[in-house]
Amino acid sequence: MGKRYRRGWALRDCSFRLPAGRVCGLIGPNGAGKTTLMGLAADLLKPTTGTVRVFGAAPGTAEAGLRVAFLPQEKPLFKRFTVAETLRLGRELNPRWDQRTAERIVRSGGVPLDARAGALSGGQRTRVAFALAFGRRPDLLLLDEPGSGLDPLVRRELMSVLLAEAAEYGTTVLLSSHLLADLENSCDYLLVLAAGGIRLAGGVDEILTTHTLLTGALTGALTGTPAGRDLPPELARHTVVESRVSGRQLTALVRPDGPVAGGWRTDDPTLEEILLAYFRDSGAPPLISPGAHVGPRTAGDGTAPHPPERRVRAPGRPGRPGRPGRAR
Ligand SMILES: Nc1ncnc2c1ncn2[C@@H]1O[C@H](COP(=O)(O)OP(=O)(O)OP(=O)(O)O)[C@@H](O)[C@H]1O
Repeated sequence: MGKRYRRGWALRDCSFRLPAGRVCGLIGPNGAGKTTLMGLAADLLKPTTGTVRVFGAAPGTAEAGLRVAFLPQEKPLFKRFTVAETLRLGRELNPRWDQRTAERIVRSGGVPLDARAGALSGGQRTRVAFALAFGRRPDLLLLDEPGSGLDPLVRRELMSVLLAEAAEYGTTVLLSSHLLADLENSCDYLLVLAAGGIRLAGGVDEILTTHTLLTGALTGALTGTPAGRDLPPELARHTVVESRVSGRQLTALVRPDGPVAGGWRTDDPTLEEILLAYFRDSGAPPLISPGAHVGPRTAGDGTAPHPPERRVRAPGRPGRPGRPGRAR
């Protein structure tokens, strides 16, 4: 799928699948195409090439319209409406409306129901916009930088609301943010967009276990790689995502293809180290995990509408099952 604006391509050859039931973080540099991607899924934009499907339906169809809610960056609300009137409008426009959930989200932040939307603070407006989005009881919730402009406490609280609601209803969430810590604490799936293409797509645990950080002294001759970097020959069989030489010391983030020969020290990279490496678009081949590949669905690939095993992580408790702690 691709999207071209007048000045050029925003997304190109962008093929991936987001498995249902995941809370997915969408990251990428400014202008990478994150908002465009969400606009396509929300039917605000049409792809220039290829197709977009939401639970198998085209975004413009009535079915997809009922199942998708989009919370844009600017959190548009009618300024003259009170909070109660805003929720009433939500109820009248949406057959799946859940008044209890919407009111719970508003009340938990102490937002007065009789206050006009135009008189709310940025955080309160975001909370009402969250309530409107969740009140629709969507199966897919698209959130474009939901935490921007919020203080850390409100941001954390709203992320907890988001995770609790998503876990309770099995909502699939696609959430863009520039705050890697927020994503690390709340998402169990990640998409990295850079230069209009997918660089990384997969489950957080899978992404962590696929990468290793190597450090060591350079002793022998170096070999040129297709990406133009000079590396020790024993690393040639592995996928080197990014490497840095400082004096005679090499540090490389790799996707090892089997055991790494030589006296390299191996450490577990942090999620942030991995994401930033893909973010910088180092020229390494993208990593699209099998569950994110576009193709026919297969039993057990995690793409069923409500997978039996929910993997939403509790806020503030990132885990790394199956791997020992970092060595340094
Ligand atoms: N309405 C538009 N008309 C023309 N070009 C656009 C339009 N919207 C976005 N673009 C261009 O498409 C590219 C992707 O923009 P997009 O807003 O999707 O990126 P983003 O990843 O959301 O960026 P940011 O992190 O800054 O919000 C950019 O080069 C941008 O200039």
